[in-house]
Amino acid sequence: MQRAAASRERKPLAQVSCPRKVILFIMALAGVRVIELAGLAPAPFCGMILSDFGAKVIRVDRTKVATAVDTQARGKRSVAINLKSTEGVALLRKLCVQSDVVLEPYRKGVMEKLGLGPKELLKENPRLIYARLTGYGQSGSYATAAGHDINYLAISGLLSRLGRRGEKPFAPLNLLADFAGGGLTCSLGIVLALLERTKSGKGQIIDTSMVEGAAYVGSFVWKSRRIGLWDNPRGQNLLDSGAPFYDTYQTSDGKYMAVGAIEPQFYRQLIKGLELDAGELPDQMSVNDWPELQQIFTERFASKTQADWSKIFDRIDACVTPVLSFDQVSSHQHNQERASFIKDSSGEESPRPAPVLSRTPAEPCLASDPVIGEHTVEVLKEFGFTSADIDQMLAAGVVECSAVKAKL
Ligand SMILES: C[C@H](CCC[C@@H](C)[C@H]1CC[C@H]2[C@@H]3[C@H](O)C[C@@H]4C[C@H](O)CC[C@]4(C)[C@H]3C[C@H](O)[C@]12C)C(=O)SCCNC(=O)CCNC(=O)[C@H](O)C(C)(C)COP(=O)(O)OP(=O)(O)OC[C@H]1O[C@@H](n2cnc3c(N)ncnc32)[C@H](O)[C@@H]1OP(=O)(O)O
Repeated sequence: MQRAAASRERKPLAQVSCPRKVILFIMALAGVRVIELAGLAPAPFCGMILSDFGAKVIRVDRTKVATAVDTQARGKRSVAINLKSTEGVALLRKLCVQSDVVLEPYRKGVMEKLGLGPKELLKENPRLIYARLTGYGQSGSYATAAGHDINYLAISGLLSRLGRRGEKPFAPLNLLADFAGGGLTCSLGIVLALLERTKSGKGQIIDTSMVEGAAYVGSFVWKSRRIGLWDNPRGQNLLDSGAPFYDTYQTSDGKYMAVGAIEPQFYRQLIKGLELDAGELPDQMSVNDWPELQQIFTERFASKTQADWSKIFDRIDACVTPVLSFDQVSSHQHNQERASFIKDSSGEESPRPAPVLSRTPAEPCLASDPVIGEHTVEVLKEFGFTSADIDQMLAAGVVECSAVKAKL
């Protein structure tokens, strides 16, 4: 694969002028070296978060693979190592000795089988943070079972609560287990372990289970059962599309508006914006009348376009917003004002890293994603290997390097 080599150099220091001096800010995770073993979706997201906030993330890919499946590769470098060779395993161990974090997304037992388990690696580098990201965690009878987001969400209990009235459970893309409960939760674990290491000087093992991560993200659902928030069947409660004032409505141009007018003061504004007469409507909290109210709102919203409703509700504090498509998002005034979306060098648009840190904000890399093995030589040199060592490993097929042709 040929493409132009783009600089992966980010401005590691953000400069901010103040009246007396120029202050240099270092990104929060600058200086942290991460070895990420290539995975499907959750671990790549975790690696991208660390990279966005300044860590040097090296993705370890397999050899003899043409295309990376990692769509979350922003800012990473790729080294291709054959871990089915003794030399490849020895090489990875050497990389881990000089790193702060290793992130592995394989089925339980895979790393141990390779001789790369936490026992071995922490012995060689006691400061290493060994992050494991799996569906079911490192123990329990499902620990070695294959699975995907929908399975983890199902076992967390959350999936049973997701879906509309009378319909089967519905998984909202693969966001909750893979990304919220998986990649994001694992990145939190890594940052916590890095923070703790500043005091103890010691690394530790992080066991991220996407089932538990998703369940934890769902703590509100669990712990608000005691106030009766989820007493009705799926899709018939306040926040699961049961209530007419917490739902989406189609507009006359086939787009949608999102309504979140829960509190009475916002609900009053919703009724005002819809030009309805509150006196002629059932009470907001009369659950039995919710289907009737939903019908009334449906008819009202269908009478104007999304742009018309947006104009009305942008001026009213009613918690009503347009449901923006990906095409509309970055040109929305609010998102534009905050520069919430970025474009990389190939023109691909994506969300900018969140949250925004006031002194040490993320500086996401805008170069295009690495091809497999693009940085093998560069990284191995950085870790102290000589050109002769590298040539020998290349010749033996222990590592591969894909040269990226510079644009002529
Ligand atoms: C719903 C999501 C998943 C969404 C993913 C999609 C984004 C992608 C899914 C399919 C992709 C498309 C497809 O591949 C076809 C095209 C390919 C093309 O190249 C690109 C375009 C494609 C259209 C492509 C596009 C996209 O990428 C897709 C649409 C999820 O839920 S993700 C969460 C999954 N679960 C976990 O991560 C939990 C923990 N992991 C696991 O449970 C298992 O790893 C898993 C995921 C079940 C896979 O099990 P598997 O048996 O395959 O592997 P493991 O048991 O873990 O063992 C790994 C073996 O690999 C060896 N190994 C590792 N590194 C190396 C190396 N460097 N060298 C040599 N060998 C290596 C390791 O030793 C293991 O070997 P053994 O089996 O012998 O022990």
